[in-house]
Amino acid sequence: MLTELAARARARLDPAHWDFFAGGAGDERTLRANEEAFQRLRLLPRVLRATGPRDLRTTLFGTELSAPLLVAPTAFHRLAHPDGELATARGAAAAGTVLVVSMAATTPVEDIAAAGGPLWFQLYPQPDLEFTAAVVRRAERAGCRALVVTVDSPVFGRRERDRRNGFTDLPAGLVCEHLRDGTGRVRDIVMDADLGWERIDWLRGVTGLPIVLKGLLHPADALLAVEHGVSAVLVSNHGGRQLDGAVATVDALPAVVKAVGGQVPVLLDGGIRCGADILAALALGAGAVLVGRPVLWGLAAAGADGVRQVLDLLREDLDRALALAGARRPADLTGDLVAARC
Ligand SMILES: Cc1cc2nc3c(=O)[nH]c(=O)nc-3n(C[C@H](O)[C@H](O)[C@H](O)COP(=O)(O)O)c2cc1C
Ligand SMILES: CCCCCCC(=O)C(=O)O
Repeated sequence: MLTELAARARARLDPAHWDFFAGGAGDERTLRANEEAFQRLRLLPRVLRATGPRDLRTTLFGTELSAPLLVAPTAFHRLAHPDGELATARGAAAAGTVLVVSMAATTPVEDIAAAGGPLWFQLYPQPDLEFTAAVVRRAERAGCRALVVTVDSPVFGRRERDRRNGFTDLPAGLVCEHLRDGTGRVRDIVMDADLGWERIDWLRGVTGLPIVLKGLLHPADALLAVEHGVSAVLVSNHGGRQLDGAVATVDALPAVVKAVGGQVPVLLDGGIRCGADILAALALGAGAVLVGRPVLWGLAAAGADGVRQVLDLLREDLDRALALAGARRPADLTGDLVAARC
């Protein structure tokens, strides 16, 4: 079903835009590794113990989600569908989950908020602190419930497909709406190589929103993140779009979970394509997962309905996988259910 939606998306999209969404950095080793790592896992289900109704609901920062599944921040939704991020927000709301709005969204967060579903906001901290603080205040005023700070992008990953296609700019009429300054001018986004831990401390002073640090893979960084007072860490390699050769996220997860030791939730994204992938991530200690590309395929194929279809499908597939593994709730999932890697 997801494969079919991806094919429909591909048929609808300009090939250069398909490549932007589907592609990764370098030789795309990490892009492939994310999915392959899940495919290598084998589950060891329990039987005769998960009687009674199942319940996938999960609460994060006071927001109840229909399942431990959120929409990862991705750029430029109006390249995928004319309704862009509005459609994504409607689909996510209908599926009962959070959309993480990208700093590189092509729709203003105030308009996205009108869809009514819960939102978090993803930030690329900019060297201009005043501008960064203004973007954070915008997200707060629009009702975003958490700030996801992306820290895996001191420089932009080398995207060979985009270079080949000459894809450097958005088409006329589309801009990154959160890069407008007070005068209406749209700034260039800066991937800031000077971003350090002191900026996370500074951000904690700027906002009372929970901060989720996105783009960690090393357990030592996860521990530092906790020491710097973040509210959650998101194990991510940016869907294989930054450091090609970086470890697959599900392979990095257990050491991060161990280092964090339950002090804050550990989230994961990268390569989630079915319920068994979500189940494995939860069993290995993730509190919830985020999906990027599958949502883009739903959006490109069928707008808000397509986004909802993808999220419903993943939730239903997780529900089935839970039953088959002998669990009723995400909290029942434990590491012993992941038997081996082949
Ligand atoms: C087309 C595209 C655009 C993305 N844009 C952003 C972004 O603006 N900010 C960000 O933090 N991550 C961005 N990401 C990374 C995603 O948030 C997420 O880490 C990744 O897509 C997860 O992998 P998956 O696509 O295999 O689910 C983007 C990913 C894709 C595929
Ligand atoms: C010029 C805007 C750059 C947006 C970056 C989006 C992103 O994170 C990605 O992976 O692509």
